[in-house]
Amino acid sequence: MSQNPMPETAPADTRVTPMMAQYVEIKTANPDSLLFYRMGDFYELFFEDAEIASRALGITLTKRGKHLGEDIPMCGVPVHAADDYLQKLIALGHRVAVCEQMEDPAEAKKRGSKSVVRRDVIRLVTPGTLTEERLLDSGANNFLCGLTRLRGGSLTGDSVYGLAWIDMSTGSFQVSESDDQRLAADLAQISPRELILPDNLLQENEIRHLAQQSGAALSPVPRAFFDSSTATDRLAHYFGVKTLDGFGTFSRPELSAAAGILAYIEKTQLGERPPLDPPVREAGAGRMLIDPATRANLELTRTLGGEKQGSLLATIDRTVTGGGSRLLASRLAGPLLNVGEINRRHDAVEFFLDNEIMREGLRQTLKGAPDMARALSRIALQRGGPRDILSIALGLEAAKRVLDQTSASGGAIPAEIEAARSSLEKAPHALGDELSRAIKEDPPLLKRDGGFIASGYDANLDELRSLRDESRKVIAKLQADYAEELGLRSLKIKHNNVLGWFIETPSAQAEKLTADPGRFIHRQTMAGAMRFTTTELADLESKIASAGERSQAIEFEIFDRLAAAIVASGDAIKAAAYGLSILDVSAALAKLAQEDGYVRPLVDDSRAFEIKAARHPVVEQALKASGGQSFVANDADLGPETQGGTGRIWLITGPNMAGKSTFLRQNALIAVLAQMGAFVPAASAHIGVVDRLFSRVGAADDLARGRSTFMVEMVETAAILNQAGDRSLVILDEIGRGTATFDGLSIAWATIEHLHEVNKSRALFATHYHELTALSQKLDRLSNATVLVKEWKGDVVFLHEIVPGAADRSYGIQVAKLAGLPASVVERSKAVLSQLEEQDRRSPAEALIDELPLFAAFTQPKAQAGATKPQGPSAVEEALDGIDPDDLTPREALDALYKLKAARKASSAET
Ligand SMILES: Nc1ncnc2c1ncn2[C@@H]1O[C@H](COP(=O)(O)OP(=O)(O)OP(=O)(O)O)[C@@H](O)[C@H]1O
Repeated sequence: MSQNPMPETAPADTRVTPMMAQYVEIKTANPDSLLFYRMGDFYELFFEDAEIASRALGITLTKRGKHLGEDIPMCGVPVHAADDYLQKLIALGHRVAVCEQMEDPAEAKKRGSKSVVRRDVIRLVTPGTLTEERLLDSGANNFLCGLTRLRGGSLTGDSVYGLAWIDMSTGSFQVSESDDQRLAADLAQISPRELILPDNLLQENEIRHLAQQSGAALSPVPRAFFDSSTATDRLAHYFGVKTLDGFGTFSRPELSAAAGILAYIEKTQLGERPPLDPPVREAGAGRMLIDPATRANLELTRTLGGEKQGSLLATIDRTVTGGGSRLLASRLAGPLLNVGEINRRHDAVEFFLDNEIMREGLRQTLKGAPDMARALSRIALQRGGPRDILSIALGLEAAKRVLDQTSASGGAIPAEIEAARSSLEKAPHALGDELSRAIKEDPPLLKRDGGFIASGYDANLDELRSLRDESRKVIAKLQADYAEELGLRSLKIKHNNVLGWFIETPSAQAEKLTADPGRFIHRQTMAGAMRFTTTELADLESKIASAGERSQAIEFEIFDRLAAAIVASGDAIKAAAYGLSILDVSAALAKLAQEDGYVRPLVDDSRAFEIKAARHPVVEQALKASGGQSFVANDADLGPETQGGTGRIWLITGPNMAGKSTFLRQNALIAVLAQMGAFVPAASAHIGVVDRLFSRVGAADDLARGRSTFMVEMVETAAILNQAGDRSLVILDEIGRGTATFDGLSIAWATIEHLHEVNKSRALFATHYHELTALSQKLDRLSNATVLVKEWKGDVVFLHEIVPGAADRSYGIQVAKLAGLPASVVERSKAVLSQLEEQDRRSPAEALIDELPLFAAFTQPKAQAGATKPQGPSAVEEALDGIDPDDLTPREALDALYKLKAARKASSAET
């Protein structure tokens, strides 16, 4: 780092240098961040930070002097490339404190040769508080999420969670409540980049696991951040309002989470307040509940391998803007339950399907439209540059064009599109016109580079610029005059940052100038050249310099004025940006429907699930891309045979590789697509709203939590059997395969019975236990289905067609043969199989069906409960209701416990 033009020099002794003292002080105040300590053209990192960063970034670790007698490890990144390094560190989950020089080193020198340049941390960069274009993924939201928990008032200890999440790059701000059961699903839906939570909460095993599972960088903060007693005031203060009533009503956990996240933002932005929308209550209950395991299994936004490519999102994404892509992802993450809202979205897609010319024109315009929401956020945070202003200008221009393009000729415009258009109409178009006039076409990235205001916008600026251009001409003329006068054709007038303007002539010909020192003042002698100035040249120079300074001041002034005007119209700009995103998503889903043959599903409040000729969107596209065989469409009907009844279960048996998993998944994906407001890959679809989607497909062990594959499978199955209801859709693939055959079969058997008798959900169950097909004789809503295969010369041919009935064999050995198992192993397997089959023929497992009283387990407890349940609350319940734990002293609490025990004894004696 020898290029460093810093006044400080490396210390040679064991004293703490003033610079190191300053470093240590700043680092101590920011212990959990890597400190980027500005030194001239570099950000330097010292001590452990240097070791971490050099490893993470692959940059050389060096030493800089000594601290308390020890070498100081150091590494540095050049300021101009700092963004790239920041991006890497943030991606690895680090936080960075950026510490700048707050004065010119020359100023510090004036205070004495030992004095240190004043420095201060101007920003904490954390994964969830990024706003820079280069550090963000344009198609994904970057959520910072706050999580807090308030204990419920009851003795049962039920707790309520508050969630608040903000995308600082766009200003969106949502809050919701959650509970133990849905917390994991809610976090998975938000998919935060950074999660802040009280440090004591993070110490709890279950919460820590959930937090880690969310994939977010974890930022524990003191409990006080989430203090619920002052939360309302802190929110009101942030938004500069007296009361939050205008924003709606919020619960205590929601307020606490919102206040916690704002406290964190104020801390990391060091007082700058990003422009946030007022918090919106996201009714968690209004979304389809999809737990993290289901989300991962169905590969909604990422594949199991963590890739975007190959996920449902990547397959259906035809949006052309960053905002549209983010909106599509968030709709996919939270499918709706409200039939009216779902239909509103379908109407918009249908409209663009019917109006292809309009749609394509619109998409063309949107393609060129910049990301207004993110540019606005940067401008409001004082991190914006001329290009951000241009983005707003171009975005507003696009909004105007879109308005023209979507004005319907004739037919009515659906409500969703009308609302988007109305936000475009209300956009500050006059401001947009002014911005377009003000900013040059291809402005520099940074304001400090200047030269971004278009000519013709400001008369004073134009005048100063022409003076500057004029001066250049005058200098050229002066050079020609001197050259002519002195007869030196090689004489040049040049400029550099140290000398400013100067006359340069080869040393060999400098005599003519040195001979007249009163006129040609010597400035510098170089190898082979000499430099001079004259009063004339110096005058001209100061004129040029002051014109430059003045024009820069005017440009900055204009920039600040325009930026302030943009911020003042921030809400309208944000609304317009959102309007463009809605149009982009609707048009993109219409384009998808047209290209891939998707249809509008009928979604209502029934319990129907009738899909005709359905395809798996991702597998279908992959098959198409590979140019191989085409996808075989299949029907599914899980609806009740009578309206108002409960859903059916399909038990699907069939050979390996036949397409069972694909069929299961495609039906789940179609439910998600339909309820997020998209069309679906089928010939027709009728779906009664699915409130919870559960899928147990495939398995992965969770070694970090000490759970084997089978344990994970059972935990997930338990969650389904405990939570699924009659509006849920359940997909179970090969339950029980991870253990001994009979254990597995028994678990699968009992699981189906429970689903049928207790959960009453619509369900698809794929299995290799053919014995289970016998259950259809006893369970009236269970039907058997199988996947057709043909046998040809001892091999299997997969037809991928689902038909009623049961499979008789798994063809596992044939599939193993296809996979290249050694011939000897294949032959031996066949021999073992025929032995086993012979045994089974003598004592088939199907016989169980006649021997087991199937429903006993489910019907009995219910009947008993009905018989013994007293009318009204029991004595124990009444005693419980009378207790407020917050009011009790420990002594009173103990007394209360004795009373409860006594009441319980009395009631059991009665019965
Ligand atoms: N309907 C279909 N049309 C065309 N190809 C299909 C269809 N369904 C599945 N396939 C192809 O067959 C392959 C195997 O499908 P899938 O994994 O669903 O089989 P499976 O019956 O679940 O197998 P296993 O019992 O071994 O888990 C898929 O990768 C896909 O390429």
